[in-house]
Amino acid sequence: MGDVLEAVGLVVGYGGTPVCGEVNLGVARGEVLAVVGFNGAGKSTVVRTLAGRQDPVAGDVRVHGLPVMPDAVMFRRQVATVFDEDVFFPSLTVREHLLLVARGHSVGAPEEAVDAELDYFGIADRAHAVPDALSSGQRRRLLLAAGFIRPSSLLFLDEPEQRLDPVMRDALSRRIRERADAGTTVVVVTHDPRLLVRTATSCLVIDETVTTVGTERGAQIIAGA
Ligand SMILES: Nc1ncnc2c1ncn2[C@@H]1O[C@H](COP(=O)(O)OP(=O)(O)OP(=O)(O)O)[C@@H](O)[C@H]1O
Repeated sequence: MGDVLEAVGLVVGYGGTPVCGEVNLGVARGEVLAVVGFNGAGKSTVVRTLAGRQDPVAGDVRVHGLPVMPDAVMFRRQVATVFDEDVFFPSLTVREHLLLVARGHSVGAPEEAVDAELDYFGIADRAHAVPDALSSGQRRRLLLAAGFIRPSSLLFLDEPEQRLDPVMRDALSRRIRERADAGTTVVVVTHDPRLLVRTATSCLVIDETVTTVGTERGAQIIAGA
């Protein structure tokens, strides 16, 4: 069976100017690829391009063997993203947001799925609050819950540990592993060595030359070693 996500000769950047070296990768079903590098190295640009949020400068990205088609129903059903963006409906509560995502993605027993997700991300006591009334960490938990409540075969997470306390980071690591063990392919940008070691199966280092390393080495790179 082919890779879920493939990039060949991929160059990413802005205005035709690359931000990092050429990316070549293949990520199979159930693998977790961590993406690491220093601030400004190009990690977010790489994952945004892999997820079809921006066009490549050059090269090719394939998801399930097909070109990236971000507007296509099939692509949106398969590919979930949790990026660094607070996108909410200001008048919908936490619970209503999650119900909307669950129903939009035809999740069976959506009410129960929402209850489980609220519990998992520790926001059950804020279920009836609107986004404006949440703390920044709670807003982050809501975005993550929305990313995890829906099915996906490919999940992109950009620094999901941001604004989370250590207990929640550990819960998130377990959640990522659970999804991967169930067959979802995960690409996770992270600055957290613990999250990387607990979740990843391999690691992409973004720099002038992009390399693939093992997870222990990836954690050392994050730690500056
Ligand atoms: N919209 C944009 N237009 C032009 N340049 C951009 C844009 N967004 C990011 N950049 C630049 O592209 C480079 C890579 O940015 P990117 O956000 O991908 O880095 P990163 O590795 O994710 O960084 P961090 O660890 O700080 O999140 C940086 O030099 C950044 O200033």
